[in-house]
Amino acid sequence: MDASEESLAPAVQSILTAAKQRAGGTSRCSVDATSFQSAISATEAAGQTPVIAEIKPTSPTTDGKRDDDPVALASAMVEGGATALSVLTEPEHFGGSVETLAQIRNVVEVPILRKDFIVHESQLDAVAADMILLIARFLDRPETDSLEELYNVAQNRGFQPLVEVHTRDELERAIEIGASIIGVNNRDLGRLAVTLQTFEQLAPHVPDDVTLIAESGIKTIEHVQQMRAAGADALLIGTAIMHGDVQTNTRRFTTVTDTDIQDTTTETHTS
Ligand SMILES: O=P(O)(O)OC[C@@H](O)[C@@H](O)c1c[nH]c2ccccc12
Repeated sequence: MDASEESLAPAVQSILTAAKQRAGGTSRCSVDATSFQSAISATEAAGQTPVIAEIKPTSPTTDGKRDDDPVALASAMVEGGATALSVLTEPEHFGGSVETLAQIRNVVEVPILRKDFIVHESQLDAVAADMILLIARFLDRPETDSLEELYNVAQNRGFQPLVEVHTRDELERAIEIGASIIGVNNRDLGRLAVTLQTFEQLAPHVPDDVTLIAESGIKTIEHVQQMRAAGADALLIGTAIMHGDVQTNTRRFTTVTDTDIQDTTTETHTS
Protein backbone atom coordinates (compact mmCIF):
# COMPACT_ATOMS: atom_id res chain seq x y z
CA MET A 1 0.00 0.00 0.00
CA ASP A 2 1.41 3.45 -0.76
CA ALA A 3 0.86 6.36 1.62
CA SER A 4 -1.97 7.96 -0.37
CA GLU A 5 -3.99 4.74 -0.20
CA GLU A 6 -4.18 4.98 3.58
CA SER A 7 -6.74 7.74 3.12
CA LEU A 8 -9.15 5.44 1.27
CA ALA A 9 -12.23 3.97 2.95
CA PRO A 10 -11.58 0.27 3.74
CA ALA A 11 -14.21 -0.86 1.21
CA VAL A 12 -12.55 1.24 -1.49
CA GLN A 13 -9.10 -0.02 -0.54
CA SER A 14 -10.38 -3.55 -0.97
CA ILE A 15 -11.85 -2.65 -4.39
CA LEU A 16 -8.53 -1.19 -5.51
CA THR A 17 -6.52 -4.18 -4.30
CA ALA A 18 -8.84 -6.52 -6.21
CA ALA A 19 -8.66 -4.29 -9.30
CA LYS A 20 -4.88 -4.40 -9.42
CA GLN A 21 -5.03 -8.20 -9.57
CA ARG A 22 -7.87 -8.63 -12.06
CA ALA A 23 -6.84 -10.09 -15.40
CA GLY A 24 -7.79 -8.50 -18.70
CA GLY A 25 -8.97 -10.32 -21.80
CA THR A 26 -7.27 -12.82 -24.04
CA SER A 27 -7.22 -10.76 -27.22
CA ARG A 28 -6.73 -7.09 -27.92
CA CYS A 29 -10.02 -5.22 -27.84
CA SER A 30 -10.76 -2.13 -29.90
CA VAL A 31 -14.20 -0.63 -30.52
CA ASP A 32 -16.32 1.28 -32.97
CA ALA A 33 -17.98 3.44 -30.33
CA THR A 34 -21.39 5.09 -30.42
CA SER A 35 -20.73 8.80 -29.85
CA PHE A 36 -21.64 10.03 -26.38
CA GLN A 37 -21.52 13.69 -27.39
CA SER A 38 -23.95 13.05 -30.29
CA ALA A 39 -26.29 11.23 -27.91
CA ILE A 40 -26.25 14.24 -25.58
CA SER A 41 -27.02 16.60 -28.49
CA ALA A 42 -29.97 14.43 -29.55
CA THR A 43 -31.39 14.47 -26.02
CA GLU A 44 -30.95 18.24 -25.79
CA ALA A 45 -32.61 18.69 -29.20
CA ALA A 46 -35.59 16.71 -27.90
CA GLY A 47 -35.83 19.15 -24.97
CA GLN A 48 -34.84 16.57 -22.37
CA THR A 49 -32.18 16.30 -19.72
CA PRO A 50 -29.22 14.02 -20.53
CA VAL A 51 -29.06 11.22 -17.98
CA ILE A 52 -26.61 8.33 -17.81
CA ALA A 53 -28.62 5.68 -15.96
CA GLU A 54 -26.52 3.22 -14.01
CA ILE A 55 -27.06 -0.51 -13.64
CA LYS A 56 -25.57 -1.15 -10.23
CA PRO A 57 -26.88 -4.41 -8.70
CA THR A 58 -25.29 -3.51 -5.35
CA SER A 59 -22.44 -1.42 -3.88
CA PRO A 60 -20.53 -0.94 -0.62
CA THR A 61 -22.96 1.90 0.23
CA THR A 62 -26.21 0.08 -0.74
CA ASP A 63 -28.26 -2.40 1.29
CA GLY A 64 -29.27 -5.62 -0.48
CA LYS A 65 -28.86 -6.63 -4.10
CA ARG A 66 -31.12 -6.22 -7.10
CA ASP A 67 -31.35 -9.54 -8.93
CA ASP A 68 -33.63 -8.62 -11.87
CA ASP A 69 -32.46 -9.34 -15.38
CA PRO A 70 -29.97 -6.51 -16.12
CA VAL A 71 -30.89 -6.55 -19.82
CA ALA A 72 -34.54 -5.87 -18.93
CA LEU A 73 -33.45 -3.09 -16.57
CA ALA A 74 -31.30 -1.58 -19.32
CA SER A 75 -34.17 -1.61 -21.84
CA ALA A 76 -36.48 0.02 -19.28
CA MET A 77 -33.94 2.79 -18.67
CA VAL A 78 -33.72 3.47 -22.40
CA GLU A 79 -37.54 3.51 -22.57
CA GLY A 80 -37.38 6.07 -19.77
CA GLY A 81 -35.26 8.32 -22.00
CA ALA A 82 -31.72 7.59 -20.79
CA THR A 83 -29.08 9.15 -23.07
CA ALA A 84 -26.52 6.50 -22.14
CA LEU A 85 -26.16 3.63 -19.69
CA SER A 86 -23.47 2.98 -17.14
CA VAL A 87 -22.94 -0.72 -16.44
CA LEU A 88 -20.93 -1.79 -13.41
CA THR A 89 -18.63 -4.64 -14.43
CA GLU A 90 -16.78 -4.97 -11.10
CA PRO A 91 -17.78 -8.44 -9.82
CA GLU A 92 -16.66 -8.56 -6.19
CA HIS A 93 -18.15 -5.41 -4.65
CA PHE A 94 -20.81 -4.26 -7.14
CA GLY A 95 -22.31 -7.52 -8.44
CA GLY A 96 -21.37 -6.62 -12.02
CA SER A 97 -20.02 -8.67 -14.92
CA VAL A 98 -18.46 -8.03 -18.30
CA GLU A 99 -20.81 -10.62 -19.85
CA THR A 100 -23.80 -8.56 -18.72
CA LEU A 101 -22.36 -5.46 -20.35
CA ALA A 102 -21.83 -7.35 -23.61
CA GLN A 103 -25.45 -8.59 -23.58
CA ILE A 104 -26.81 -5.11 -22.88
CA ARG A 105 -24.67 -3.55 -25.60
CA ASN A 106 -26.14 -6.08 -28.05
CA VAL A 107 -29.72 -5.01 -27.40
CA VAL A 108 -29.68 -1.24 -26.79
CA GLU A 109 -28.45 1.49 -29.12
CA VAL A 110 -27.38 4.14 -26.61
CA PRO A 111 -23.69 4.45 -25.66
CA ILE A 112 -22.59 2.16 -22.83
CA LEU A 113 -20.11 3.23 -20.18
CA ARG A 114 -18.09 0.43 -18.62
CA LYS A 115 -17.99 1.28 -14.93
CA ASP A 116 -15.03 -0.45 -13.38
CA PHE A 117 -11.72 0.19 -11.71
CA ILE A 118 -9.39 -0.05 -14.67
CA VAL A 119 -5.75 0.35 -13.69
CA HIS A 120 -3.92 -1.50 -16.50
CA GLU A 121 -4.18 -1.34 -20.27
CA SER A 122 -4.73 -5.12 -20.51
CA GLN A 123 -8.00 -4.71 -18.57
CA LEU A 124 -9.41 -2.84 -21.59
CA ASP A 125 -9.44 -6.24 -23.31
CA ALA A 126 -12.14 -7.66 -21.00
CA VAL A 127 -15.08 -6.29 -23.03
CA ALA A 128 -15.96 -3.77 -25.74
CA ALA A 129 -17.78 -0.66 -24.47
CA ASP A 130 -18.48 2.77 -25.97
CA MET A 131 -17.03 4.59 -22.98
CA ILE A 132 -14.76 3.59 -20.12
CA LEU A 133 -14.29 5.09 -16.70
CA LEU A 134 -10.80 6.20 -15.68
CA ILE A 135 -10.68 7.25 -12.02
CA ALA A 136 -7.92 9.84 -11.56
CA ARG A 137 -7.46 8.94 -7.89
CA PHE A 138 -6.61 5.32 -8.74
CA LEU A 139 -4.07 6.02 -11.49
CA ASP A 140 -0.51 7.40 -11.43
CA ARG A 141 0.12 5.16 -8.39
CA PRO A 142 2.43 2.23 -7.68
CA GLU A 143 1.17 -0.84 -9.59
CA THR A 144 -1.14 1.22 -11.79
CA ASP A 145 -0.72 2.81 -15.22
CA SER A 146 -0.47 6.56 -15.66
CA LEU A 147 -3.74 8.37 -16.33
CA GLU A 148 -2.28 9.99 -19.42
CA GLU A 149 -1.01 6.75 -20.95
CA LEU A 150 -4.20 4.84 -20.23
CA TYR A 151 -6.29 7.72 -21.59
CA ASN A 152 -4.30 7.77 -24.82
CA VAL A 153 -4.29 4.02 -25.41
CA ALA A 154 -8.00 3.78 -24.61
CA GLN A 155 -8.75 6.54 -27.09
CA ASN A 156 -6.55 4.95 -29.74
CA ARG A 157 -8.55 1.74 -29.36
CA GLY A 158 -11.78 3.68 -29.99
CA PHE A 159 -13.11 3.96 -26.40
CA GLN A 160 -14.38 7.34 -25.21
CA PRO A 161 -12.75 7.75 -21.79
CA LEU A 162 -14.65 9.48 -18.99
CA VAL A 163 -12.10 10.81 -16.51
CA GLU A 164 -13.51 10.88 -12.99
CA VAL A 165 -12.25 13.49 -10.53
CA HIS A 166 -13.15 14.56 -7.01
CA THR A 167 -10.59 17.27 -6.14
CA ARG A 168 -9.20 20.39 -7.79
CA ASP A 169 -5.81 18.70 -8.29
CA GLU A 170 -7.41 15.73 -10.04
CA LEU A 171 -9.43 18.10 -12.20
CA GLU A 172 -6.30 20.02 -13.22
CA ARG A 173 -4.64 16.71 -14.13
CA ALA A 174 -7.64 15.69 -16.25
CA ILE A 175 -7.57 19.03 -18.08
CA GLU A 176 -3.80 18.81 -18.53
CA ILE A 177 -4.01 15.45 -20.32
CA GLY A 178 -6.73 16.84 -22.62
CA ALA A 179 -9.73 14.88 -21.31
CA SER A 180 -12.82 15.84 -23.29
CA ILE A 181 -15.31 14.08 -20.99
CA ILE A 182 -14.88 14.73 -17.28
CA GLY A 183 -17.06 13.45 -14.44
CA VAL A 184 -17.04 15.07 -11.02
CA ASN A 185 -17.81 12.43 -8.40
CA ASN A 186 -19.70 13.97 -5.50
CA ARG A 187 -18.76 10.91 -3.45
CA ASP A 188 -15.46 11.09 -1.60
CA LEU A 189 -13.79 7.70 -1.99
CA GLY A 190 -11.91 8.33 1.25
CA ARG A 191 -14.96 8.63 3.50
CA LEU A 192 -17.74 7.56 1.07
CA ALA A 193 -19.63 10.73 2.06
CA VAL A 194 -21.58 12.57 -0.65
CA THR A 195 -22.11 16.31 -1.10
CA LEU A 196 -23.35 17.99 -4.27
CA GLN A 197 -21.21 20.99 -3.38
CA THR A 198 -18.22 19.10 -4.76
CA PHE A 199 -19.62 19.51 -8.26
CA GLU A 200 -20.61 23.13 -7.63
CA GLN A 201 -17.11 23.98 -6.45
CA LEU A 202 -15.23 22.30 -9.30
CA ALA A 203 -17.52 23.08 -12.26
CA PRO A 204 -16.46 26.76 -12.67
CA HIS A 205 -12.88 25.56 -13.30
CA VAL A 206 -13.82 23.27 -16.19
CA PRO A 207 -13.25 24.60 -19.74
CA ASP A 208 -16.46 25.08 -21.74
CA ASP A 209 -15.48 22.61 -24.46
CA VAL A 210 -15.34 19.73 -21.96
CA THR A 211 -18.44 17.54 -21.62
CA LEU A 212 -19.06 17.73 -17.90
CA ILE A 213 -20.91 15.09 -15.90
CA ALA A 214 -22.22 15.31 -12.34
CA GLU A 215 -21.89 11.92 -10.63
CA SER A 216 -23.37 10.44 -7.44
CA GLY A 217 -25.89 11.56 -4.86
CA ILE A 218 -28.51 12.85 -7.32
CA LYS A 219 -31.83 11.69 -5.90
CA THR A 220 -34.46 14.36 -6.58
CA ILE A 221 -35.63 16.68 -9.34
CA GLU A 222 -34.23 19.57 -7.29
CA HIS A 223 -30.82 17.88 -7.31
CA VAL A 224 -31.02 17.60 -11.11
CA GLN A 225 -31.85 21.29 -11.36
CA GLN A 226 -29.05 22.18 -8.96
CA MET A 227 -26.45 20.22 -10.97
CA ARG A 228 -27.69 21.53 -14.33
CA ALA A 229 -27.62 25.09 -13.03
CA ALA A 230 -24.03 24.53 -11.88
CA GLY A 231 -23.07 23.46 -15.40
CA ALA A 232 -23.64 19.71 -15.73
CA ASP A 233 -24.03 18.62 -19.36
CA ALA A 234 -25.26 15.23 -18.13
CA LEU A 235 -26.05 13.48 -14.86
CA LEU A 236 -24.93 10.03 -13.77
CA ILE A 237 -27.63 8.49 -11.58
CA GLY A 238 -27.51 5.01 -10.03
CA THR A 239 -29.18 4.40 -6.68
CA ALA A 240 -32.19 6.69 -7.20
CA ILE A 241 -33.00 4.88 -10.46
CA MET A 242 -32.25 1.34 -9.26
CA HIS A 243 -34.72 1.52 -6.34
CA GLY A 244 -38.24 0.81 -7.63
CA ASP A 245 -39.56 1.04 -11.20
CA VAL A 246 -36.49 1.96 -13.25
CA GLN A 247 -38.42 3.23 -16.27
CA THR A 248 -40.56 5.62 -14.21
CA ASN A 249 -37.54 6.69 -12.18
CA THR A 250 -35.47 7.42 -15.30
CA ARG A 251 -38.36 9.30 -16.93
CA ARG A 252 -38.74 11.50 -13.86
CA PHE A 253 -35.16 12.74 -14.29
CA THR A 254 -34.97 12.96 -18.09
CA THR A 255 -38.11 15.10 -18.28
CA VAL A 256 -36.78 17.88 -16.08
CA THR A 257 -36.84 20.74 -18.57
CA ASP A 258 -34.50 23.68 -19.08
CA THR A 259 -37.36 26.02 -18.19
CA ASP A 260 -37.57 24.38 -14.76
CA ILE A 261 -33.85 24.94 -14.38
CA GLN A 262 -33.74 28.59 -15.44
CA ASP A 263 -36.68 29.34 -13.17
CA THR A 264 -34.77 28.38 -10.08
CA THR A 265 -31.14 29.23 -10.65
CA THR A 266 -28.44 30.95 -12.67
CA GLU A 267 -26.12 29.28 -15.15
CA THR A 268 -22.45 29.16 -14.16
CA HIS A 269 -21.06 26.86 -16.82
CA THR A 270 -22.18 26.64 -20.41
CA SER A 271 -21.30 24.13 -23.04
O1 LIG B 1 -25.77 5.69 -6.94
P1 LIG B 1 -25.47 7.12 -7.16
O2 LIG B 1 -25.24 7.90 -5.88
O3 LIG B 1 -26.50 7.79 -8.04
O4 LIG B 1 -24.07 7.20 -7.93
C1 LIG B 1 -23.89 6.70 -9.24
C2 LIG B 1 -22.40 6.73 -9.63
O5 LIG B 1 -21.98 8.06 -9.65
C3 LIG B 1 -21.57 5.91 -8.64
O6 LIG B 1 -22.02 4.61 -8.68
C4 LIG B 1 -20.08 5.96 -8.97
C5 LIG B 1 -19.37 7.06 -9.31
N1 LIG B 1 -18.09 6.74 -9.54
C6 LIG B 1 -17.94 5.42 -9.35
C7 LIG B 1 -16.82 4.60 -9.50
C8 LIG B 1 -16.98 3.28 -9.31
C9 LIG B 1 -18.18 2.71 -8.91
C10 LIG B 1 -19.32 3.51 -8.76
C11 LIG B 1 -19.19 4.86 -8.98
